[in-house]
Amino acid sequence: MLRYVTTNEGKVREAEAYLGDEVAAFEYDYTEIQADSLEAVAAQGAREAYEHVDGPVIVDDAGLYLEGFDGFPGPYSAYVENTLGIERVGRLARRENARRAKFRCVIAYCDGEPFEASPEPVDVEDRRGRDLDADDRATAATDDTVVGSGLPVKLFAGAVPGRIVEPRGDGGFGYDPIFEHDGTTFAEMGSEKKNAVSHRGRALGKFAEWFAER
Ligand SMILES: O=P(O)(O)OP(=O)(O)OP(=O)(O)OC[C@H]1O[C@@H](n2cnc3c(O)ncnc32)[C@H](O)[C@@H]1O
Repeated sequence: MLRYVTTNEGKVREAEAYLGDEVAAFEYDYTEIQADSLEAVAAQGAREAYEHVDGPVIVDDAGLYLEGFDGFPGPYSAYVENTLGIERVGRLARRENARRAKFRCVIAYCDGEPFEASPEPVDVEDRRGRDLDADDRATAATDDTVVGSGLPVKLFAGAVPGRIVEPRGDGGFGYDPIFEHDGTTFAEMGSEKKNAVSHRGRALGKFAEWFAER
């Protein structure tokens, strides 16, 4: 049985659409290392979760990247949500006219086994998302195996562009009320609509396709 390891119920609600009968949500608070990339955090989390669960796992690390703030808060999004709060982040971005943003999500899969060798080593550093236009390229480069230190991990990334607005909507979770995509905030969409365009939906879609073909 594959386990989707998270403490975040909002993520589980969204992921359910992609997780068939072979996947179950599993609540475990793996250590989030301090790193400048979601890839590094997710890979390390997947290794630890795999050891804890003693079976195949995926973990999901996500963050909000403000283009005008050089990708802040990025991998530190949870810390910033818990300290500043999303309303102040939103006010700061609007006041500084730094509204362009994106969400990124990295899914890391680990089952303790090696994968087919990757054609090129993956650089897991410096994915702060400064250049939204380069995002597809960065995402393509991310969809790979990180061997790094420890157990091999397979990564799947997704990103979605948007802009920061005054909070609207009461669905979703986290930064959703201040993140607008195509005129609608993520908190104004149901899970289904959000999944169709979101960072998590894209990453999980890629994972599900790969997993089904294994
Ligand atoms: O690590 P787990 O246990 O999965 O749960 P978490 O809530 O700590 O998850 P992350 O580290 O991935 O989340 C980083 C921050 O980004 C926020 N976040 C993640 N995905 C989001 C989404 O789809 N919409 C809005 N905010 C999101 C979330 O609320 C956190 O403040």
